[in-house]
Amino acid sequence: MSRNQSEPASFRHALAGIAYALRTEPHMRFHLAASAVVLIVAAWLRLPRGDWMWLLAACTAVLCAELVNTAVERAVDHASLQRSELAKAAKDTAAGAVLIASVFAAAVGLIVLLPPLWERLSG
Ligand SMILES: Nc1ncnc2c1ncn2[C@@H]1O[C@H](COP(=O)(O)OP(=O)(O)OP(=O)(O)O)[C@@H](O)[C@H]1O
Repeated sequence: MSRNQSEPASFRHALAGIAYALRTEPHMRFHLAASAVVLIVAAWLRLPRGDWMWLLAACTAVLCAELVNTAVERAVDHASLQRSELAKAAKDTAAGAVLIASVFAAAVGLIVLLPPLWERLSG
C-alpha cells in the first residue's frame, strides 16, 4: 500500500468503503434510508437553515459512527476470530458510538422535526 497515493485514488477507496458498508451492513442501509427520509421531510416543511444544520449534523454523526463501527468489526475479525475480552471490548465500544450518535439523532428529530411536522399534519 502506497503512502503517497493520489487524491482521486484515496477518494475512490473511501467510496469503496462506504459501498462495502452499505452492501454488508443492514444497519448502514437503514441509517442512510432514514437520513434520506428526514432530509426529504425537512425540504417539504421548508425548515430554516439553522434546523437543516442540526439535521445534517445528526445524519452525518450516525452514518460516520456506523462506518467506524463496521471498520472496527472487520479489523477485529481480521486480527482473530477467536473470542477474547479485548475483541469484545473493541466491538462493544464501537457499537456504543453508534448508540450515542443515534440517541443524538433521535433527540434532534424530536426537537427540530416533530413540532413543525405535527403543525403541518394537524393544520
Ligand atoms: N471475537 C469476539 N470475542 C468476544 N466477543 C465478541 C467477539 N465478536 C463479537 N463479540 C460480541 O458479540 C457482539 C456482536 O458482534 P458482531 O461482530 O456479531 O457484530 P454485530 O452486533 O452483529 O454488529 P452488526 O449487526 O453491526 O454487524 C459484540 O458487540 C461483542 O459483544
